[in-house]
Amino acid sequence: MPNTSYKMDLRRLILVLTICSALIPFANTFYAGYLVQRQQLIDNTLEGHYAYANKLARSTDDFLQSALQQLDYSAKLLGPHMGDENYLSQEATRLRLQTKSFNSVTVLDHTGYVLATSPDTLQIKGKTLKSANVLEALETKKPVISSPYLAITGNFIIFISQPVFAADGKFLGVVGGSIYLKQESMLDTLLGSHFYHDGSYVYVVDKSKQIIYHPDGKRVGERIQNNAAIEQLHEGESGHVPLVNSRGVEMLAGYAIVPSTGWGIVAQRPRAATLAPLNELMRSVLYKTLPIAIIMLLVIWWSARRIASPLRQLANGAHDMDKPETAQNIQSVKSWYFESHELKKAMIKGIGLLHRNITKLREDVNTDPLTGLGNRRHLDAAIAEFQAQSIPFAVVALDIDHFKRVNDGFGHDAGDEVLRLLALQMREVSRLDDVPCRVGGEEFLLLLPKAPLHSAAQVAERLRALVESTPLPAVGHITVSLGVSAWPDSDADIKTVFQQADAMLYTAKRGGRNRVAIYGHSVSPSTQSAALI
Ligand SMILES: Nc1nc2c(ncn2[C@@H]2O[C@H](COP(=O)(O)OP(=O)(O)OP(=O)(O)O)[C@@H](O)[C@H]2O)c(=O)[nH]1
Repeated sequence: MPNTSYKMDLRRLILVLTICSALIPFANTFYAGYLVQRQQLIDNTLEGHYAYANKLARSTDDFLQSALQQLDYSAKLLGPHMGDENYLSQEATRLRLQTKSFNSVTVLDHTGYVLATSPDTLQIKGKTLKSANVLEALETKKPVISSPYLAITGNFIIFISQPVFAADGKFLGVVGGSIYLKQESMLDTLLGSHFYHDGSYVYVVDKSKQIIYHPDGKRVGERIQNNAAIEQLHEGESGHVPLVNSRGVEMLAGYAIVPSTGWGIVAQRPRAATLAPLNELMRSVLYKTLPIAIIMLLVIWWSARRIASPLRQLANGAHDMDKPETAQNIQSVKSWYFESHELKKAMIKGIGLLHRNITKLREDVNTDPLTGLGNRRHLDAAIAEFQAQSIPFAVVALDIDHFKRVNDGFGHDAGDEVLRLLALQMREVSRLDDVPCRVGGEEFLLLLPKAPLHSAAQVAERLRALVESTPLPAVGHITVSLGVSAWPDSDADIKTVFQQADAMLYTAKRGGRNRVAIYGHSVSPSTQSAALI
């Protein structure tokens, strides 16, 4: 099992890296593209609306100049006929219908008395007009374009007038055309025809910030406050600005001044309407690029997994280095690129070394270093295994006779050599399954699995005879005494069986040494063990 103390394993790391490497750049590019395009769209709209407001300001100015010229032409015609009511009425009608610049035309004498109107329905003929704007025209005796005002007719109007003079230069009155601000007028033709259906519109304010034209007729006459574009117009500036209008709607506005009147023309469009196509475009880009992004994501994820796969398998192997099957598992890892191949090679080498060391350590722990036979730990393990598997076994306990003399007479090293040779002889007489052990200084035990007592006695005798008959270099002949018992033949208790073997060894020693004593058989001190079997 992988180590769970780490918060992130390779799979999660791959997932996170895949998302980071594929999605973040994609999202970043997408978002950056969106921002750039949005800014571009806003800038273009502002510029466009500014240019548009400018154009309309010029057109409006042209219209007003042309209206003044039309009135001037009429004024010149009217001069000699101011007393001819019929003529005045016909000229007023001609002016209104032919030019289509005005909603109504009025001819006044020098006191403001209405001499003629067109249309006749105005019903102000014969009345004297006293509004400030009319008085201004009469007093200045000059061409006038009035501020918007509520006329006697009940209409909210702009009055454009020219003075009428007699041939001798005497001021006779004025001829004026009215533009009705709350009804369809020339301004609609001029400004309203450019009304966009995408939310763009144009409105016009006079110098006092009062609306004189608006596509929503109800707003004409309203005074505008807290509007960045209007404030700038009031300062005499033209330009463009993003603003929030009086209804709380974000707008992109361009504005320009009509030079002859100081009116301000504002062309604007809701910011949301401007950006709507971009949002739609980005959505469409997203839908179109998303499949490729997903494919990219999967390819990166798949590649990352392929790259990580050998590493993950090697990491799992590293975790179970001590298990015997690990070497084979690591061998089967498909290390398809250089680094993983090198890692795999190093791990296989390391595991080989580790297993050899472990085996060596296990052997060392269970082996007597002098003779290479099993030690007491090895003996205990073998007994436990026999007992667990209910394998009967015989015990041969043996001890070199008068070994002290060997040591004393030939030195300790010679004694060691005797011990090593005896170990070899023990191996010689035993089978592969037998367990020869050195359990003390010169005390040895030989376990014979599945061997009945009499077979063990034969092996013991063979060993005794082999030792006795084999002269050792420098030392000469030595002999051994042996005691034999068997489990569970001799006793059901294993500990007792070993004590019996020891007791038999003691009996053999007491009986004169160089003999085998078998548990349950009497031995005479003078009799050779061979005779006992
Ligand atoms: N060279 C050597 N001698 C050892 C080793 N372990 C024990 N001995 C010696 O073995 C001898 C055992 O002597 P004793 O127990 O008196 O018995 P013995 O001389 O063999 O006489 P019996 O057993 O009565 O026949 C001692 O001299 C120990 O020093 C060892 O590892 N190497």
